Amino acid sequence: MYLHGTSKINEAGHLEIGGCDTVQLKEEYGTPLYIVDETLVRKRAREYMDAFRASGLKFQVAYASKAFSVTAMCTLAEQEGLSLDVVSDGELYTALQAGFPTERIHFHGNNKTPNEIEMALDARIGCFVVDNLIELQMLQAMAGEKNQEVNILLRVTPGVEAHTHEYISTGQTDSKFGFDIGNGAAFEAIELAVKQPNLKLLGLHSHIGSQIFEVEGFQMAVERVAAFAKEVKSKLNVVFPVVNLGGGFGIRYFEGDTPLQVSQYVKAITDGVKLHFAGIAEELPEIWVEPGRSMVGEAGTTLYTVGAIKNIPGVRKYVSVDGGMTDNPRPALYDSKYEAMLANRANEATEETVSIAGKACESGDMLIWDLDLPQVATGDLLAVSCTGAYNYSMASNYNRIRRPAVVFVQNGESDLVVRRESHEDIVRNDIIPARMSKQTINS
Ligand SMILES: Cc1ncc(COP(=O)(O)O)c(C=O)c1O
Ligand SMILES: N[C@@H](CCCC[NH3+])C(=O)O
Repeated sequence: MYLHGTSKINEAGHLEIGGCDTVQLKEEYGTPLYIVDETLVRKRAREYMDAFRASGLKFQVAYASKAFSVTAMCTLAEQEGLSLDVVSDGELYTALQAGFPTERIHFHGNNKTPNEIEMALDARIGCFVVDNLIELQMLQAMAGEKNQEVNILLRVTPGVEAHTHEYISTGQTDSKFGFDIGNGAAFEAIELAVKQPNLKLLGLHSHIGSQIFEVEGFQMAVERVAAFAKEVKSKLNVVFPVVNLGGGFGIRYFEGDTPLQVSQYVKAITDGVKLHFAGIAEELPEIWVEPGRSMVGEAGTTLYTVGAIKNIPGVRKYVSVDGGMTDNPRPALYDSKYEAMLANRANEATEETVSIAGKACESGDMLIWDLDLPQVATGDLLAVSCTGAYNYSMASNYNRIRRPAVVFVQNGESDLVVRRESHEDIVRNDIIPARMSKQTINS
């Protein structure tokens, strides 16, 4: 398993993260356990901030909290000077609970409900990324009623789509997100948006995909968005002070994944903006980006305890752990590949090939197929790396399995940032209707 950030193997032969021995973390917090290498998250945040500072342009780095939204993470983001991208009332509530500066919150989503818009208006968030005309009208009406002026970006589809390793140019009419530039929808939306008395159109937003390993897609997107901004300037005399290029910067989950340095992605974007936006307005636009996965993904490790082991001679050995698709649905959903090691015997040579199964009642609940490990025994600790993004945030209670705890580790200290769910949590919202308690089988 590749050792990210502060992960290392200590003298006891145990995996250590943030100076904390994972065997001790298990003793203290139990398993499954999400462990977040706080030092690595802060390092990534600083890499983004430093790379943008080096460009000399104005910018905001909005952490896409969908990747991992908990109050401690919002606080960390604030401390590092990041802005925050939220896509639901739940993510917004989390940010508000953390006391995140509301003017640095950007609200996304293709179907914001009236309640969500109300909540965000009342919180005076910094910007709405408007996705469609229904939202535009609703936002104007609600902002008008409250007599507020609201900043908006319009989400456009620039006709560039990243399929992880390659880019395709598409009309992109077939997307649930945003206004298509190619078919004229984006232009019409701008014409309408600039007429809204309570909405202030700051600019355009584009997001081309996720887990991207090259700069070409971002360069193409900047070029197309700039060409469109130029058209808007010449036809409507509207200029945009902001351009948002979304997230999607890749990370290393598995050997063969070849992400670039944060600074390389940022340089491609800032250079692209300098090149293509030059002369459209007096000043170059402020650049916003929305990294999620790359901020937290590599910093996360999930610790499991090995339970049942089933060997099918000549077929395979299933090693079951005390979590699975409920804490990491990505292998089941996307066929995602992960690396893992025995955290309590991290120095030992590999001896067998096993497949790691989760505990949910679902044949598809497999975390890793064909993993080389030392001879595994019940009670061993399995660490799966790179689980910081879209794991906790996509976890479920399927089979009424309780969601794990999350700890932040750094400099030999561990802090619980999310408690393990309790049995009470599992039934907290359940209600037995009063009429049922009166009924007997015979009545
Ligand atoms: C609009 C938008 N911004 C940002 C992100 C974050 O993407 P990533 O986690 O790949 O950086 C996403 C998710 O793909 C997104 O849809
Ligand atoms: N949830 C996805 C990424 C979705 C990105 C959000 N637009 C993943 O785990 O990779």
